[in-house]
Amino acid sequence: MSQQEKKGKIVVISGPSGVGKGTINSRLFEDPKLRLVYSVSMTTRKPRPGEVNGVNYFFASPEEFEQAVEKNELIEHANFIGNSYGTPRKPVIEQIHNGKNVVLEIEVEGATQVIKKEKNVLSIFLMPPSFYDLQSRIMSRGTEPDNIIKERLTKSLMEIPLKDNYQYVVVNDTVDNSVAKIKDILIKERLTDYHEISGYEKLIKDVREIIDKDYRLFVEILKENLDKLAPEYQKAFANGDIPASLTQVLGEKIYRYILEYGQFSDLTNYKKVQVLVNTAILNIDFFGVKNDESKKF
Ligand SMILES: Nc1nc2c(ncn2[C@@H]2O[C@H](COP(=O)(O)OP(=O)(O)O)[C@@H](O)[C@H]2O)c(=O)[nH]1
Ligand SMILES: Nc1ncnc2c1ncn2[C@@H]1O[C@H](COP(=O)(O)OP(=O)(O)O)[C@@H](O)[C@H]1O
Repeated sequence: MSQQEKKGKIVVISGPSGVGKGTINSRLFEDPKLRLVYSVSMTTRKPRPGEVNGVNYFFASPEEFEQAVEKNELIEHANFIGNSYGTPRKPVIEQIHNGKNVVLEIEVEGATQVIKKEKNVLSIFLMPPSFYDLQSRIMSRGTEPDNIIKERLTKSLMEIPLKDNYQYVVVNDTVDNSVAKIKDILIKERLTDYHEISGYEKLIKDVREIIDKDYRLFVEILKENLDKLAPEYQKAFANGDIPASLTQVLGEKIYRYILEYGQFSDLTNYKKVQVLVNTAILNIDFFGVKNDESKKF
C-alpha cells in the first residue's frame, strides 16, 4: 500500500498545563517523516503574546463557539478553567484521509470523548517528572496570572490519575528524551515513513534472548500450570508458545515502564533490560493470588 493510501491516525496528546505539550509537539513537527499535522483547536481563551489566530488556535467568542457546537462542527469540546476548547472535525477527517497523523493536543475530558467514540486513535499522556517541576515550568512560562496558575495546578491533580486511560504514558523529564520516546511509539505503531525497526522491536528481541538463555525452567513451570494461571495469563499463553507469549507480556510491561520512568536509551541497553526482565518476572502475579479473597489478610 503506498504511503499516501495508508490512512493516518488521530494522535491524542494530553497532559497537565505546563508539562511541555507545546514544546514537545513543536520538536516532533520538525521531522516530516513522522507525517504529523497539528489540529488547530477553537477556543474562547484570549490569545497569549505571540499566539496567532488560525495557527495556535481559532480564537472565538463564546457565541461563535456555541454556534460551532450546535452545528456539530466539533469532534469534541470541553470547558477548561473557565474557557471552552474544541476540535473542528472537518480538517481532522481530511488530513487522516490524506495519510497524515493529526495531533490533537487536548485536555483529559475531550480526550476521553475522542478515545471512546473515534476509531484509529493513538493516545499519549505526558507526565511531569514531579509536581515541583510542573509548578516551576508553568511559572517560568509566565503566561498566566498566579491565581490561574494555582487553578491549573489544582486541575492537574485531577487529570494525572487518569493517565492510565491512555495507551502510552511518557515522562517529559528532558525534551530530547520524551521526543525520542514519542517518535519510537509512532514508529512502533507503523505511522511514519521510517523503515528502521523501533526501539520496542529491539527490546523484544533482547527479552526473547534473555528468556531463552535464563528462563527455560520458568517457561516449563508456566507450561505445566497453565490451568492454574490467572485468566489474563491463560489467555496470553493460550497459543501454546510460552516463550513467545512471555516475551510479549514482559516486553509490553518493560516498554511502558521505560516510557514512563526511564531513558529512551534503556530500550537498547541489554544489561538494563536484563535487570528489568528479572524484576518484572518476580513482580507479575501470574497465578492471580492477589485477587484471591482467601489469601487476603
Ligand atoms: N478538549 C479540548 N482541550 C483542548 C483543546 N485545545 C487545547 N486544549 C487543552 O486545553 C488546556 C488548556 O490549553 P491552553 O490554555 O493552551 O494551556 P496550556 O495547556 O498551558 O498550553 C490544555 O490541556 C490543552 O491541551 C481542544 O480542542 N479540546
Ligand atoms: N522537559 C522540560 N524540561 C524543562 N522545561 C520544559 C520541558 N518541557 C517544556 N518545558 C518548559 O515548560 C514550560 C511549559 O511548556 P509548554 O510546552 O508550554 O507546556 P504545555 O503546552 O503542556 O502547557 C515552557 O516554558 C517550556 O519551555
